[in-house]
Amino acid sequence: MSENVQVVVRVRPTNKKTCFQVQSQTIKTLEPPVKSFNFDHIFDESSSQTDLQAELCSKYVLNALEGYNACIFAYGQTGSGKTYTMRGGTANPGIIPLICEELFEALELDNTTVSTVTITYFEIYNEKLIDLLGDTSPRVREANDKKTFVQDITTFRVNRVEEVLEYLSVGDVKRSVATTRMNMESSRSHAIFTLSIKQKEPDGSIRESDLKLVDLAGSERANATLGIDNGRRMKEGSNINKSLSTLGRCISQLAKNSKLLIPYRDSLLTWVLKENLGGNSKTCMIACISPTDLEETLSTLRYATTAKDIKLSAIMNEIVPNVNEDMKAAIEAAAKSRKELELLRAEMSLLQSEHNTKSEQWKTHEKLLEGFKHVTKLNDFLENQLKHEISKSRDLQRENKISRLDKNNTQDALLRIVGALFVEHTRSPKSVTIDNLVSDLDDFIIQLDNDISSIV
Ligand SMILES: Nc1ncnc2c1ncn2[C@@H]1O[C@H](COP(=O)(O)OP(=O)(O)OP(=O)(O)O)[C@@H](O)[C@H]1O
Repeated sequence: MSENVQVVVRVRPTNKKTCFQVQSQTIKTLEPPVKSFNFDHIFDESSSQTDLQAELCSKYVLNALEGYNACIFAYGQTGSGKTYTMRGGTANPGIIPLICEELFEALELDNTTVSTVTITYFEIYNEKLIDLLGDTSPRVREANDKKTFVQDITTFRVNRVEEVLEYLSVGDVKRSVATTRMNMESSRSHAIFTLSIKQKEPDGSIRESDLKLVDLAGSERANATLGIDNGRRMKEGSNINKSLSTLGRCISQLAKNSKLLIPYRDSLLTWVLKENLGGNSKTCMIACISPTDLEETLSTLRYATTAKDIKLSAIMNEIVPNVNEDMKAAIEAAAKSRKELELLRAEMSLLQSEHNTKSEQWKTHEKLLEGFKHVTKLNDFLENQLKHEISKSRDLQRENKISRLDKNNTQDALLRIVGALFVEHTRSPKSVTIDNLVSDLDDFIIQLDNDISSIV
């Protein structure tokens, strides 16, 4: 089912004059001409990291645990609070550490699933991919199914939140930051932290998901970023702006559901985030704003408004081994059982007219016994197939349907039929109620037909 990108706004606190006013899910300019924007959620100036945790972290952890790829990215002008929102500090951790904390808490509570969590952390700096946790030279590749992935990147398996925090600190030290006019510690790169979660259920099914947490470099006017080493800042700024404008073009074409080729390849950032922007992912954009700057903020709010129209089609990445094959075998076996019963019924009808002599009565017994053994064997096979299927099926509804087609159903009915025949014969050989038996078998065949059609 398709679902739109979730777009939320976070307002950075300020002690300067603000140009915007927040009312519930609406933010508008204070001065005329009044411009107003609506979003899924607005975290106003007084919002804490815990507010973001409550609204976003649990939801995206749950998505990932259910097997959906997910992505949260922070967008906004330089100094608007993206790094604060995504990373935070030791005393006020942001979305990345809070999500890791929630993820490991959830995994610890689940003692039936075997889970593996791995992480990667890289940055895109001047259109180059840099491994923040190692010295590899990662590259973005396109798989046969057209999805992109990062190859040759250092990956660590993690078991506890503390381990993740250590790796994050190592990566943060390596990340490209600089002092600009707008921000003492301005991120000069897009940083992408990925949690890959693999969960194996006792029934053999496997769920896999990637949760990407992205702190984008700031959108900015060239002169806003100047400070020390202006030549270098200009080059960084132009690369940042190039990738953010490509992101903008992708967002606007995706939002229009354009039939044109989406220009993912025009920047490394959009190429890496291809699936999260327009494919198999549940994605959230956090538009960070510094409400003192009217024009920059309006530009961010317009950008974010466009993103609201993007439709994504996340699918649960789950592999349930061979269920269909086993199901097919079980249904085939049930159909075979049914055929045998029909033959048996036909033979009984034939004998019905000849049951006067003693030897023919015994022939009836023998035929029935032979048929019973045969059908029992088939039903044993059927039962095994179904048990196998049930043990692998996590779908209770289907389990209920299958359980109706079990051995008791078939064997008990047959035992009843054959037992009744013996009793009748022993008591009075002449009063064999073959008519009743044939009608019992008819009912039984109808029951089997219904059972088969209920699970197909
Ligand atoms: N919600 C907030 N509460 C308190 N302080 C904040 C908040 N948001 C941002 N800050 C502070 O504002 C400053 C700039 O924030 P931050 O570095 O997160 O901006 P940024 O958008 O990542 O900038 P850049 O794009 O230049 O990297 C930092 O000192 C940060 O601690």
